Amino acid sequence: MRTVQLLLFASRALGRSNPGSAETCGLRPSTPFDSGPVCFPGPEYLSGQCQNGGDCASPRPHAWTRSSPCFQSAESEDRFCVFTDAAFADGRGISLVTTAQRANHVATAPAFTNPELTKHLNQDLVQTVPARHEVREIPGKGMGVVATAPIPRGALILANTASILVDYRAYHTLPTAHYTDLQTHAAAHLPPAHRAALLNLSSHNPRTNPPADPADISGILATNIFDIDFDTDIDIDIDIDLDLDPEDEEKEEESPTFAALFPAIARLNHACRPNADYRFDHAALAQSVRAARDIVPGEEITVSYIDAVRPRAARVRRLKRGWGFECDCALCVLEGGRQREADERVGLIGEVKGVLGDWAWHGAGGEGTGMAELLVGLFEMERLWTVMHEAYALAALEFNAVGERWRAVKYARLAVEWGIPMVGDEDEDVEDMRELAGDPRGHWSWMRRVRNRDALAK
Ligand SMILES: C[S@@+](CC[C@H](N)C(=O)[O-])C[C@H]1O[C@@H](n2cnc3c(N)ncnc32)[C@H](O)[C@@H]1O
Repeated sequence: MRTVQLLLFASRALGRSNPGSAETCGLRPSTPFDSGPVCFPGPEYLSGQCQNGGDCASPRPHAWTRSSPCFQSAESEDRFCVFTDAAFADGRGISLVTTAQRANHVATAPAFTNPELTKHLNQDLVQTVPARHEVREIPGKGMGVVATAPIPRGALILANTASILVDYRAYHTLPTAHYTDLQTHAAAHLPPAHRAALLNLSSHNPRTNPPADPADISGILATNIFDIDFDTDIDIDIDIDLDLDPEDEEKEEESPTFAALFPAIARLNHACRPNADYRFDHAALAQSVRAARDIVPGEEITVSYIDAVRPRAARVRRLKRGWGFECDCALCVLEGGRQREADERVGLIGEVKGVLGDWAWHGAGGEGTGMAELLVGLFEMERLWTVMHEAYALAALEFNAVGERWRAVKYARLAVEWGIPMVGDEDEDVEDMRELAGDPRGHWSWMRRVRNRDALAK
């Protein structure tokens, strides 16, 4: 269900030897924060001779306001530049590090054509509605976000349009110096207040303020960037090594296309059992954060940086490696027997999900429904509020699969109620649960296990 996840850029493999060739599409700025020439859509683009081997006429070039030096990877035809639209989202601005073709494709998103979509969305720089939270120093964590008023489950807490979008192919195919140069220009081209907010974010690297060293921009991005599985229909053939922890299987499956920075959301600290979750809206190019349960004033608002349904040792290792801190959230500091219990529950969750997800299984003798109720109980015990809808959905399917209609409807309704704030009204699993709740007998899962049993008996 998840489409986005915080991802570590800091794990970038060092010492690669893929020399790139610097190309400028005009005069090169003399300092990192100097203005670059306006060169996109450039003459080659307008004349239809794109460098990317793509179709120059479609999508139509967007009127990007700025550009920068471009770099071509020795490994591919791709030429990466910075594309900035300073007018985006009511003058907040956005910068992309990508190819001309992909930049122009991204610019077909409704966020560029319908200003209503992003109006008042970003409340960090221009505040038009009273906030129910504030950014504060949190002992041992740097800055963080704390509730200043009650926030009910499902309420929108924060939203940001993307400030910087970085193409994974640039990250994986350009030499570090060129990639860093592009990142620096991407930040430098944003309007001043936006740029200042971004440069004020935390970084793994020790830095001066304002940062003068381009490496600091990389540090800021490495610490704060989210991974976006961008919904794009242009052909993306990326064969990348994400340099992952062997336990990060979900990453290998997702092959994200862009990494994105959302400065206000980047202030949220991690907890393994967070009280909020984030999701990306492709139309608005915006990330939003909603309360996963009721939050009381004074409580820190947290999200999980990782898939937290795994044992403590794996979580601790991943957080240390990715974000450089020792996890001391409530779950990570459980003592002795309780820690062991929590790890065992996490193991059991994986096991039960595996069995229930197998639609060839017959689940005779109430075994499937028993496991489904166990799963809901385990999610509650583990306080997995951000993903409760997943447990409810599996339970709904299981009860429907043995013809227990009313219990199926109950869990489907719960899945919809908990799913909407976390994954959105239009999410396909939410939609599936809505269909099940409305017409259990007409749903694909109806009597599915019973049919398996009948088939076995023949
Ligand atoms: C995305 S930033 C979060 C906001 C950051 N604390 C700030 O001051 O802007 C990620 C960084 O915050 C810190 N951090 C986040 N969650 C933490 C936690 N649970 N415990 C300690 N440090 C944490 C780490 O330094 C991490 O690299």
